[in-house]
Amino acid sequence: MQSACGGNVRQASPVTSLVIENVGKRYGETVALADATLNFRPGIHTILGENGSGKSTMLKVLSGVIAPSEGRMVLDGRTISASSPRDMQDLGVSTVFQEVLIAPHRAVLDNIFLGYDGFFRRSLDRARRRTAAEGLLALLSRFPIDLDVPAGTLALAAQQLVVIARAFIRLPSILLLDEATAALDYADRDLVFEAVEDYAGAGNIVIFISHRMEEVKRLSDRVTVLRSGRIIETIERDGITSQRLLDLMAPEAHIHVE
Ligand SMILES: Nc1ncnc2c1ncn2[C@@H]1O[C@H](COP(=O)(O)OP(=O)(O)OP(=O)(O)O)[C@@H](O)[C@H]1O
Repeated sequence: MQSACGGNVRQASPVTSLVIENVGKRYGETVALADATLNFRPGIHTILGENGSGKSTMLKVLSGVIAPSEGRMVLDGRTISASSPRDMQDLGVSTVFQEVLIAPHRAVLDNIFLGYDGFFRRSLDRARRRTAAEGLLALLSRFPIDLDVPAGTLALAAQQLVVIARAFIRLPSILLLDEATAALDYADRDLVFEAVEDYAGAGNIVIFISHRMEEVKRLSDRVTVLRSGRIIETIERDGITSQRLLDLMAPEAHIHVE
C-alpha cells in the first residue's frame, strides 16, 4: 500500500498495541457497552455480535466520535487523552463508517484528501495527490474512477471505494472498518479485502466489523464476540468456526451449521 501511494504520503508512527480498559458507554438507561477490556495488536481483529450488541459503539469510542462513560484507552503504553475524531486521526487512527460519507459536490480527488491538510499540517501538491489517489484506486477498484467528477455523481459502490481510499491515503496505524464494504459486490469486496490483508500483514492494526460469516472467517486473525454490550469471548484464528461464533453470539438460538 505504501508503494501504491508512490512514497508521497507519510505514515503516522507505527502503533503496536491499542488497549481498551473497562470501557463503557451508557445512553440514559441503555448500556450500549459495558466493562470492555481488549488488547488490539497488529493484524485483523473482528468485532462480531447481533444487532444492538455494541459493535458500532465500540468503534465510535475508538474513533473518537463518542466519549466513553467510563474506562480508558492506552496506545503503546500511554493513556490517550484524545476527545475528538481529529485527535484520534492525529494518533494514526482512520475510520470507514457504515454510512458512505462523501462531499457530493466536490471532486473525487478532493474527497479522497478531505481533511488531509489539517491532518498532516502541510499540503501535498495536486500532481502528487493525483498520483497517490490513482495508485490507491487502482488497487481497490476493478474499474477506473474519474478523479475530477463530483463524487455525488458516482454509483454508490464507487462512492464507498472513495471513502475507503480516503481512510487508506493517510496510511493509518489503526484502520477501523464498520461494515465498510456493504455497498460493494463480491468482486469489489475481494480487492478491498486483499488491500486490507496486505495492510494488516505490514504490521498495522485493523479493527473490522461485518455480519458476513464468510468474510469474518476469511479475514480475522482474532474475533471478539459481543452480546448485549458485553465481551463474551475472543477467539484466535485457529479456533474460528461458524458454529463456534454462532453459539457465542446467540446461544439460546441453537443454530446448527451443516
Ligand atoms: N445514540 C444512541 N442513543 C441511544 N441508544 C443508542 C445510541 N446508539 C446506540 N444505542 C443503543 O446501544 C446499543 C448498542 O448499539 P450499537 O449500535 O453499538 O450496536 P451494534 O452491535 O453496532 O448494532 P447494529 O449491528 O444494528 O449496528 C443498542 O441497544 C442501541 O439501541
